[in-house]
Parts: sequence; C-alpha cells; structure tokens
Amino acid sequence: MRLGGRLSAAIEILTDIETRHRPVAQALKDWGISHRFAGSKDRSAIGNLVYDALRRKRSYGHRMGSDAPNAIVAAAAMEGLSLDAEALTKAIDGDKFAPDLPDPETLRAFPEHRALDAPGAVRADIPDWLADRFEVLFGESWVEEAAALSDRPPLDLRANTLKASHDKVLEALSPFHAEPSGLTPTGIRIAPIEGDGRHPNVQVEAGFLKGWFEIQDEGSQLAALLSGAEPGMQILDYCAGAGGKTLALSAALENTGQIHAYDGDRQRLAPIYDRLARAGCRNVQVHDPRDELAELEAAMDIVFVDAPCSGTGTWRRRPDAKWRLSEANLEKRIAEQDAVLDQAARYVKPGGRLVYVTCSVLPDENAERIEAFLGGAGGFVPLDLGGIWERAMATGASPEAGAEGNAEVHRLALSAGTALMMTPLKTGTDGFFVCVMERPA
Ligand SMILES: C[S@@+](CC[C@H](N)C(=O)[O-])C[C@H]1O[C@@H](n2cnc3c(N)ncnc32)[C@H](O)[C@@H]1O
Repeated sequence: MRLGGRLSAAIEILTDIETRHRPVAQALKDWGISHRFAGSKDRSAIGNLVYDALRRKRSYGHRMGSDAPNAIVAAAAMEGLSLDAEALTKAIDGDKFAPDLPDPETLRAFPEHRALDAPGAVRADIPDWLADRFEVLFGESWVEEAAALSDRPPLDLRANTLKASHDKVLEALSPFHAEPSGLTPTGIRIAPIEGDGRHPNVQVEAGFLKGWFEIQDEGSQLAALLSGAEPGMQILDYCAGAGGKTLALSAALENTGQIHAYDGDRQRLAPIYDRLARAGCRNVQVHDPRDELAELEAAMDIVFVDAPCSGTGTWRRRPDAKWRLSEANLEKRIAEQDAVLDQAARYVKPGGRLVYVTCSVLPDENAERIEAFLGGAGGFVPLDLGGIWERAMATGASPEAGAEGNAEVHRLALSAGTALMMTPLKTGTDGFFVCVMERPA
C-alpha cells in the first residue's frame, strides 16, 4: 500500500473507534482481518498512525483547527514520518486511495503551530475534567508529565531468572538492539518505534517460547521488586489477573516459599496457567475465585494488591482509554480499590506487609485510597520506600542497579517517603504508584 491508502485506512479505523466505541487493538485487528491484502508492514504503519493520532488527539486537533479523523491522521503522519506539507502532498499526489486532507495552508502551518496558545489540558492531551488532578499532583510540570503519557512507549521485557540470566536474554535479543533498561536487575528495553517501523514480535522468539523472558513494563517489574519479596516467603497476590506480577514475584522467591495467586475474576485469571508453565514457576498455587482463602488469614508475609484502576499510567500503550475514561468509571474503580484493600488486609500476618500498587497516576486512586485505608481500623503503618529500595537493589545483585543511569530514580525513591510515583517523564516507565504498609507485630 502507498501512503494514501494507509492514511485512508487509519481514518476509517479511527472513525470506527469513535462511532462504535471500540477498543483500538480490536478495531485494528478487525480491519486487518477484513483487508487481507494489507501486508504486515502496512498494518504496523497504519497502527502507528492510529495510535499516534489517538495519543495526541487534542493538541493535533487544536493545531489543525479540527479533530476530525482526517485532520488528526494528517498530523500524525506529518509528525510521525517527519513530513512537511509539501512532502505529504507529493506522497499522496495521484493516489486514488488517498483521503481528503485539510487544506494546504493548514498543513503548511502545522509544524510551526505548537499549540502554545491552547489551554493546559489541550497541550497536555488529556480530558478537561482531569486537568486539576494532574496539576495538584505534579505542580508546575503537570503539562509536561501528562504530555509524556502521549509519547510512543518502548517495548520492555523482564528476564525470567528462573530460566535464563539477564545477560543470556540480552544476547538472545541483540538482533533487536535490546539494552538493559537500567532500573531493575531484570529489565530489558527495546527502544520506542521510529517512523513507520514496528517492534519485533518477540513472542515468536525461541527464548520467549522457552520462558526466558516476559513482556512487562519496567515500572511493573519495579513494583514487584519493591514489595521486598525474598526466598522462602509466603505471598498472596490478591489481584493476580493474568499473572504479570505473580511471575516476577515467583522469580524473586527463586521458586521457593509459596505464592498464592488469586483473582476475583476467573476469566482474567485463565491465562496464568500457561504462563506459569512456560516460565517454570513451581512455587505458585492458583486459587479460583470460588476457593476458600480462610486458611491464609493472618499468615502471609506479603499481600500484594495490584488493584483494579483507571490505567491512566498506561495511556502511552492504550491511548483510547484516555478518551473513554469518565468520572463515573473512576468512581467505580475507587470503590473497588477500597473494597479490595479491606478484603486483602486480613491475610497479612503480624509484622507482614500489604503492598498497594496501581498503574494510575491519579491521586484519587493512590494517596487518597491509602489515607482512607489507614483511617479505618487495622493499624497498618506505611514504610519508607527509600530503605526498601536500597534493600531490594542490594539483594537484586544487579551490576546495573545503582549505576549511573539509575541514580535519578534512586534519588526519587529515597525522597519518595512512603509512596513512590513512577511516570514516563520521571522514570521512563509507565505510570505506577507503590505504597508498602506493615501490620505491626
Ligand atoms: C490491574 S489488574 C491485575 C493485573 C495483574 N496483577 C498483572 O500484573 O498482570 C487488577 C485485577 O484485580 C481484579 N479484582 C478486582 N476486584 C477484585 C476483588 N475484589 N478481589 C480480587 N480481585 C479483584 C480484577 O479482576 C483484575 O484482574
């Protein structure tokens, strides 16, 4: 396909997402199925246009004078492919599959129009109703912080030390220019996509099929590490879902002790069985939501709560979720977070830890939930994350951890007090919130 056809396809898919309220991944998949002639390069180039247009929908709309799909796709093409108006027009000239684009003057003005005159929420590419929350949380840098959630993300992987060393995985992935991601002993990073390129499909690599590594954002790896999981412990992963954190915790325990993986939703839990088998995790017991967990009460060294949340920290990867989030959804998530913390707390043994994690940056889902929880009965005490970080990195035996690239985040952890907020701008990860609380002995 030529550029004109790719632009038209991206516009068609965006229209489908908007009119039928469809998740972006599903809309792209369906388009691929009904347009078999499109090759894999076409599909990824179209995917980049759709994702970029969704990520920067408001600022592109402002700079183009319209947020209609053809305007924001033209903006995504110009910015993503480094084309000026002339190059874009020339590339689609005479192409019968090309769409109607905004007028030449608008296209010509686009690169210079930086939206500096626009309200903060437009420059930040977020819905208006969330602007106050970002401002309260990030202060002067709130627009920058929010805008960084619209960048293309890297592909992050975790070396599964139950099966392969960090070095071995790096070597296996060297054709893809994989590098240590720097914050954790296990993290590996493949840089964000450039232009109309694509990330390698690492899931068909022999190393992946043999369980040497998992796809996992480094923020998620760091959250698991900061739980303080150590060999021999008894851990309840109370919101295990498909098991991303369970697998990381299992490796941190070096296949000793016991992890109880539980989730309130059987369907979400289902993929965990295959993943555990591939990763060689032998210390995990999966609990169906119908199982009775009574025997675990007051017996766990760590209860890990990877709470259901709005996912604002993952907007780089799921930009459609940004525009779908409503105040009503947020209220629902908050109620679930309060419930899940209350339910999970009873399994922590005296002297044990309750770890609360979300992949959201919103204070409503993070610090305010901790305050609400601590205000209730239970007597939990939040721990200083700087100390936990130092211990986790010391036991992680990582040559990279503590090195220069890590210094900035190290400082962040030391100054975090009792809660760590990771963001694409601060830590180069997805947005994650971590708070570790102890039940007094
Ligand atoms: C953020 S996801 C978990 C992701 C998973 N830990 C991972 O790393 O792949 C949150 C999970 O919480 C589960 N959940 C929501 N409310 C729950 C409850 N009351 N009890 C247990 N699990 C719950 C959801 O089904 C969902 O799978």
